[in-house]
This record gives sequence, structure tokens and C-alpha cells, in this order.
Amino acid sequence: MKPLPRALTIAGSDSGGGAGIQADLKTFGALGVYGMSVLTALTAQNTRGVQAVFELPPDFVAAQIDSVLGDIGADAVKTGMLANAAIIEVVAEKMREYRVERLVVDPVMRAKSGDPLLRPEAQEALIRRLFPLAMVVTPNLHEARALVGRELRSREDMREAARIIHGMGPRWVVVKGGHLEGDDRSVDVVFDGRDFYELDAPRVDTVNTHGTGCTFASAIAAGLAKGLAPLEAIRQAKEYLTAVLQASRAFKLGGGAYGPMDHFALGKAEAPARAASG
Ligand SMILES: Nc1ncnc2c1ncn2[C@@H]1O[C@H](COP(=O)(O)OP(=O)(O)O)[C@@H](O)[C@H]1O
Ligand SMILES: Cc1ncc(COP(=O)(O)O)c(N)n1
Repeated sequence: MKPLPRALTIAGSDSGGGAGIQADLKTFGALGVYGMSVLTALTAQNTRGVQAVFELPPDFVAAQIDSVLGDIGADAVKTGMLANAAIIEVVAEKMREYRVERLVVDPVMRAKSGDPLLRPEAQEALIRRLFPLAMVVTPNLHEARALVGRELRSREDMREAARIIHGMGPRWVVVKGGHLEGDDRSVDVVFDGRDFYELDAPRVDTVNTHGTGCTFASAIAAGLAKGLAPLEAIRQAKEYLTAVLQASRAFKLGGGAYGPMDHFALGKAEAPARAASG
């Protein structure tokens, strides 16, 4: 029997279903990977923002990792919202204990609404404890700015940031350009310590971008779980994300500024057009 690729997400819950654990599990499912989840925090969240956060005890995060990796195992692991330094410490320790090699670290700091998802003092732990264990880290422009401590306004700035972040330990860095202003392309800069690559996709005109970062990092983990090389996993993740963004334009959920995507929209993309024409 063919083995089913297994992927684990260690992240926060988004009650609105657009980002966090929910986006990660939808992505794993859409990409044909068996998904598992370890929760770090619960958020009361919707399209308008984050109304409340409940951080889980670090010991309970450790217990969940032991349950999953001690029995089922994972071909790749992705981390998202880690909330605080104590949880980061525990996650790093467990990644070492279980010798997790294909680790994607999405250094989540804030929700699209601007609400904080990581305590500011925990950034140091993220860099020191988790980055050296990561195969891929995926900061967005704001996170890259916070990590390197300077403004990033151009592709050249993104390259420089990728170089500095690579020096913090991960083998691959993807600086996501989703927030770069005045660009009609959505270009991400990839660096492996030697070469730069640019992932260029059209910028999709949509308000449904809540959860793009989570989806992208989970799709990379799904590719790695299937045995793809990192660059190929990153390229395929970008293609999947762009296609889902395009296919998710037609609907609007909630009253906030950023709506969620429909991870399973790809197969349904033609349906509204057919209905409209006939
Ligand atoms: N409107 C858009 N059209 C196409 N791609 C986008 C758009 N917004 C974000 N992306 C892509 O989504 C991924 C996540 O990027 P970003 O939104 O910057 O991250 P985050 O959700 O962590 O803030 C990147 O590959 C980025 O280029
Ligand atoms: C629980 C949780 N985790 C992560 C994000 C970031 O979302 P995005 O993918 O838009 O950066 C979020 N809003 N909520």
C-alpha cells in the first residue's frame, strides 16, 4: 500500500476558519496530505479582527506533540502562531527530540487586522531556538522588517533581508512580497544561502487574503511531506495559493476588511460562470 504523506501543523486556532490551524488543515486536505494539529493558543477571531486570545500551557503543547509524533509521526511539520517564548522553547525542544528535518517556520507575529499573535519579547526565542532548526522560514514583509530591524521598500531590500535572516540559521528563506505597495505582481524572494530565486505571480485583486501566509507555509509543508525538494515545494505552494486566491474572488464572508479563502474552490471555479451564462 502506498504510504499517505503526513503533515503536522503546530499553530493557533482561528475560530473564523480563515487562518491558523483551520487554514493549515484545509490546505493539507486539498493537497492530498494527512493533516494533524497541535494547538498553541485559541483565538476568538473573525474577519473583523482578533477579539480574544487564550494561550495554552506549554506542557500541554508538549503533550500534544508527544501524542502525535510518538505514535503517528510526520513527514513534515509547520509552525504558525506560537504566542510566547515558553511555547517556542517547548516546540524547539520537541523538534530536536523527534529529529524533525522538514520543518517550515512561519514566523507569525500579527493577524492581517494588526492584532498581535506573538508577544514582542518572544521574537528573540523564535530566532535563537527555532530558526536554526528550520528547513524553510516564510516571513512576510512586516515580519522580515521586525527580524532585521529596518524598513523594506523594494525587491533589493527583500533580498538583503533574506540574506540576513538566512544568517539566523534556516536553510531556505522566503520573504513574501504580498504587502509590497505599488506592485501589480506578487513577488516572493527565495534564498538558500547561495542563490536568489524570485517567485512571480500576478497580484489577485481580492479582499479574501486572510490566511494567505498560513496557507502558503502549509502548502510548502505538504510538498515537503510528499518528498519534493524545498525549491519545488515552495514553487508549487505559490502556484496553489495564487490559484486559490483567484478562485476565491467570487464570495464575501463576514463584515471585516479581509475575508477568508475557499481552499477547495479550485474544482468549483467554473460553476458560478456556468450558472450565470445559462
Ligand atoms: N493579492 C494577492 N495576490 C496574489 N498573491 C498574494 C496576494 N496577497 C498575498 N499574496 C501571496 O500570498 C503569500 C502570503 O503572503 P503575505 O500575504 O505577504 O503573507 P501573510 O499572510 O503572512 O501576511 C505570498 O506568496 C504572497 O506573495
Ligand atoms: C490563529 C492565527 N494564526 C495565524 C494568523 C495569521 O494569518 P495570515 O495567514 O493571514 O498571516 C491568524 N490571523 N490567526
